Amino acid sequence: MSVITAPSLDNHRIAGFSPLISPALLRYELPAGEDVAATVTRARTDVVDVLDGRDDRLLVVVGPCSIHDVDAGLEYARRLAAVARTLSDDLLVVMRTYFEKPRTTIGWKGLINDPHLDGTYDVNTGLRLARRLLLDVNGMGLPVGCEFLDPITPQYISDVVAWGSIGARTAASQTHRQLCSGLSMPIGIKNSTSGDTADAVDGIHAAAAGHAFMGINADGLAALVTTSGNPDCHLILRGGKSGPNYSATHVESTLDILGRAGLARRVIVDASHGNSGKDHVRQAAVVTELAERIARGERGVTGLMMESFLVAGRQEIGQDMVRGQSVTDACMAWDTTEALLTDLAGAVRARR
Ligand SMILES: O=C[C@H](O)[C@H](O)COP(=O)(O)O
Ligand SMILES: C=C(OP(=O)(O)O)C(=O)O
Repeated sequence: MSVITAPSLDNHRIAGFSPLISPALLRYELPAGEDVAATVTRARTDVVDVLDGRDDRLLVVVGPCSIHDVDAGLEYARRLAAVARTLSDDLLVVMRTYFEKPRTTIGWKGLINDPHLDGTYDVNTGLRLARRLLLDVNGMGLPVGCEFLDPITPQYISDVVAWGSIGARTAASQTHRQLCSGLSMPIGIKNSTSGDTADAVDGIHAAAAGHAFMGINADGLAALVTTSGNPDCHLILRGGKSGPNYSATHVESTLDILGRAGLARRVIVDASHGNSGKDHVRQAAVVTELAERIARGERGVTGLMMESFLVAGRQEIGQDMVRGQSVTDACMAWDTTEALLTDLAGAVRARR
């Protein structure tokens, strides 16, 4: 007599499950010391003070489009930390330290997902490299900013992140808005890739409320997460398919939209992406234009984002890669960045 067994109904398209280190274990291996905690705590407060105008400096989130080489990232951080210290009376500098890349279709998804850049997806190594780098950069007294993409990632690194972002491709996502509502730092939400700001405005609204959703706890176990809401979200104008949106008119109308929605009038401008057509040379021109406006008294823009690495441009992942050049969007070179930071600091002084 043959035994009839029920056919397997799930996992038909799953190629494998592999163990992941727990957030608690990673934090135990790589704890945040007192110096790191002081940098993070201070920067989170300072960012909100700048956004709300209690601090008249300019927030500048600057760094590589993505980190793919820890050593080059650290060299960049050392250079930036020195300039950030020198200009700290005028600029609040946060290093863009992005480990998760949202792709339009497919492509390398960042250091956490694929740290060896070869499709081996050694996520445990990616998590360790990312957290180690965040500790090292904070240890230089330089706070860091990350985009949060995978809803599990924050448990591993968010304690050492001073500023966060939700990207243009996820601004409308309920999962990401819920995530924001529980994050401990101010979060910039980008306008959609179309250029429309409505999803970001709704996102800021949704993230300010408390939510209950499924997630993981520090031990990596499934948990019902209940949050109290994040009042420190703000809008990032990044341009889009409809063109750039960093003009004084765009900024003013966005502030009005936020005000009419009963939300804080806080806007920062991303000089890259849709505002530069992903052209790093154009990006420098956008920053220069914004610096001129700030020097003439523009107060609507409280912060700027810039994509910059050691070497200008971008390259494909492969053999003989150029050290310190982006493998995602084109970045401005270090020298250009340093000169622009100096100009922005001068603009802030002129505005005073
Ligand atoms: O900032 C990075 C990119 O603009 C974003 O990840 C989308 O990149 P892609 O269009 O090359 O996939
Ligand atoms: C992916 C990014 O930007 P956006 O979401 O604006 O495309 C980014 O800042 O790295």
